[in-house]
Amino acid sequence: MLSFTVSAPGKIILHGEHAVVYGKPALATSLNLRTTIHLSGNDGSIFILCLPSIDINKAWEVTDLELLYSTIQEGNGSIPSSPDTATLSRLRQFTDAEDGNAKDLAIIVFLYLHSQIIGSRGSLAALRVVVGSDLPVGAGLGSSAAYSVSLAAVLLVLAGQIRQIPNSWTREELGLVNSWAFEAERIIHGNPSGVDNAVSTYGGLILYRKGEALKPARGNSLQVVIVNSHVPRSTKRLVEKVKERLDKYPEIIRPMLESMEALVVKALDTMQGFENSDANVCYDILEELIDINQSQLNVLGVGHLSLEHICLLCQQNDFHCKLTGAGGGGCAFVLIRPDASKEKVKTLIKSIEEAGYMSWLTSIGGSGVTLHESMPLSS
Ligand SMILES: Nc1ncnc2c1ncn2[C@@H]1O[C@H](COP(=O)(O)OP(=O)(O)O)[C@@H](O)[C@H]1O
Ligand SMILES: C[C@@](O)(CCOP(=O)(O)O)CC(=O)O
Ligand SMILES: [Mg+2]
Repeated sequence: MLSFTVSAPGKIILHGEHAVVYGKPALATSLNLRTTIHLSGNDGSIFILCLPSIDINKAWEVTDLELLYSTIQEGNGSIPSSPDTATLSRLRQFTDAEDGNAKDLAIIVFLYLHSQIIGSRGSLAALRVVVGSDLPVGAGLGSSAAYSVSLAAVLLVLAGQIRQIPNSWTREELGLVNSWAFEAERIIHGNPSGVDNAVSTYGGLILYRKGEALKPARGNSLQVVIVNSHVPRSTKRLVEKVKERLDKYPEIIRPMLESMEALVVKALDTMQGFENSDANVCYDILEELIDINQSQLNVLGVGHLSLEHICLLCQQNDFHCKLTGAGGGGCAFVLIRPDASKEKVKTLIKSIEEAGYMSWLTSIGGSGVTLHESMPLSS
């Protein structure tokens, strides 16, 4: 039996959230905030799952899991698949999951990936799985994707589907992690675009469009302040809300999605044009695009008063800000121009924090899913 630690990053979507669900491109980047999963063998017959970020600790008899898995669809670790309805309802029943409780979905995701990747027939090893995270949960920074990606990776290593050599995963191995993570995101989000799990798997700045090969994007490394409104929300619910608005007013909302696509193209163009253009002009454009995108997202119905308040505080301090992720609360980011004085940034952060929000200054980018160590365990 071995012990593994895997981590995967959260993300911010610079532009294109929600529209990406409808086949439009999104520009997204990894963050230096990560979710880390440590998996090790456990003495005896108890299987332990610790999820401290959501206050959940579970201990199951291994034989109970074996019995459960014998009654659900059979898995194949090398072929990612979605749960059938009977499997989902069996897992819900086993975990006593309440309808609509997002936290319970983390346990269902764990059981689903474990049963499918490790195998749903035969005897199981007792394990201890501990999940730590720097990311706020349910706040738009892709905590669900970082959880799904690191979980898929740790289980695929255990199953021998991907190698346990740090920094060595091939594109193919990462592809398998990404595909399983997408299945997990489906359970949590309902109808994910796949952008969050892709950024968390591959890291860096990417241009993502559903169904197309991933395009790593070249761009100036930007500095941002992330602001957490602390207003809880669920991505699943907000994605459903946009769908409802699109179905109700297709002639109004469809052109908005087209306009959001054009904005992503312009933002990428601007970020890639820094070398040959006046940086001030580029930053002016990026700031305007942030303002426009924020208004577009309000039209989709995913704004929130707290987010408007944060944008206003930024405007009063001569900065530009938009929500990131699903919206409805959660986080926003503020673009920090390189010529902004430390004093000016300090004043901004002070006014945000005095208003009761949390903020942190960070540069974007950073590595995707990573295997940290693998050491033999005494059995
Ligand atoms: N560290 C974690 N441990 C366990 N579950 C997690 C963790 N991070 C995220 N999740 C799962 O993801 C859900 C939040 O996902 P979502 O609404 O998409 O918000 P986010 O914007 O943070 O991805 C949680 O309710 C939980 O089910
Ligand atoms: C709103 C959306 O574009 C991003 C959601 O991100 P998050 O779960 O709020 O971090 C949905 C998606 O792309 O699947
Ligand atoms: Mg999510």
